Amino acid sequence: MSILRRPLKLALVQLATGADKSANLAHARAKVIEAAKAGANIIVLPECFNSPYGTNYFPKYAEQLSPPDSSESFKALSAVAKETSTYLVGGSIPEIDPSTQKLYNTSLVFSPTGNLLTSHRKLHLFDIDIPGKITFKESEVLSPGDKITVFETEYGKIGLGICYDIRFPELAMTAARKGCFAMIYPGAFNMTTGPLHWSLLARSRAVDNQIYVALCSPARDLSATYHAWGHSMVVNPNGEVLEELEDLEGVAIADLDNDKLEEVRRGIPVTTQRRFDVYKNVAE
Ligand SMILES: NC(=O)CCC(=O)C(=O)O
Repeated sequence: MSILRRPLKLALVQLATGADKSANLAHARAKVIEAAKAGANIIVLPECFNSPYGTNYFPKYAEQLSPPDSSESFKALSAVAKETSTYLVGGSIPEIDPSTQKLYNTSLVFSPTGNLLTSHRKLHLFDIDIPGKITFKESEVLSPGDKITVFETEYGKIGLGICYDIRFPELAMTAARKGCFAMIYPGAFNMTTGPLHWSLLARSRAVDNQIYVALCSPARDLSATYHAWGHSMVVNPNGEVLEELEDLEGVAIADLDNDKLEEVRRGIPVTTQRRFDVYKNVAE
C-alpha cells in the first residue's frame, strides 16, 4: 500500500545548463538553496544537469562515482543536500565505471544529512528514430542499468526513473506495488516528443498507479545541440497537473499529501481490482 506519512513540498528545479560543468554545479547549488528557502522538503534536478545532453558529451563529462571523493558532482550534491537539510534527487550525470570503462546515465539521491541514499542507472536507453524529426541513440555510448530503484524517506517510499524510463509502465507499476507514493523522473524530452507525450506519459503513470508523478527537465536552450521541451511538472494521483513550468528556467513547488492518494483510491479502487490471476505474467 502506498503511503505518504505526512504532507511535503516537492520542488522541481528546471535548470538552465551550459557547457561549463563547474558553473552548472554552482548554479544548481544556488537554485537548490532557493527551493529550500521556499520550504521544499524534496528537491529534484533535471537529467544531465551538469553537462549538455548528447552522446558526444557523455564521455567527456563522465565521472567515476566511487570513491565519492573522485566525483566533483557527487561532492557538490551531497554538500548542498546537507547545507539545506533536504532530500535531493540529483537529476542525472554521465557516470564511468572504472572497472569496465562502461558509461551510464546515473541519478544520485542524497538524504538531508548529505548521505547517498541510492543511485539509479537509466534502465531504458533513449534510442529513437523519427525520420525528418529526431534520431538519437544513447546506446552508441551508454550502457543500461539493471535494477529498479526505490528509496525510503521519512515521508514514505519513492520510485526513481530517468526520462525514457517513463515510457515503460512496468517500472512505475512495480515501484507503486512496492508501496511508493510517487515516481520521480529527471528527464529531457525534445521538441518532437515533448508536445506529444511528456504530459500524457506523466498523467498516465499517475492514473495507472494512483500515485504522484514528477518530471524535471532542463530549461530550453536554443543555442544547444539538443532542445529540451522543459515543462517540468507534478501530477497528482488523479492525473491532474498540480504545477507546470514553460520552457524557461524556474522552480515548481507542489504540495503532496496522503488525503488525495486515499480519496482517489477509495473512489476508483483499481489498485484492489487488478486481475493478476488473469494477466499474472505480462512478460510471456
Ligand atoms: N533523454 C531522454 O530519454 C529523452 C526521452 C524522450 O524524449 C522520449 O520521447 O522518450
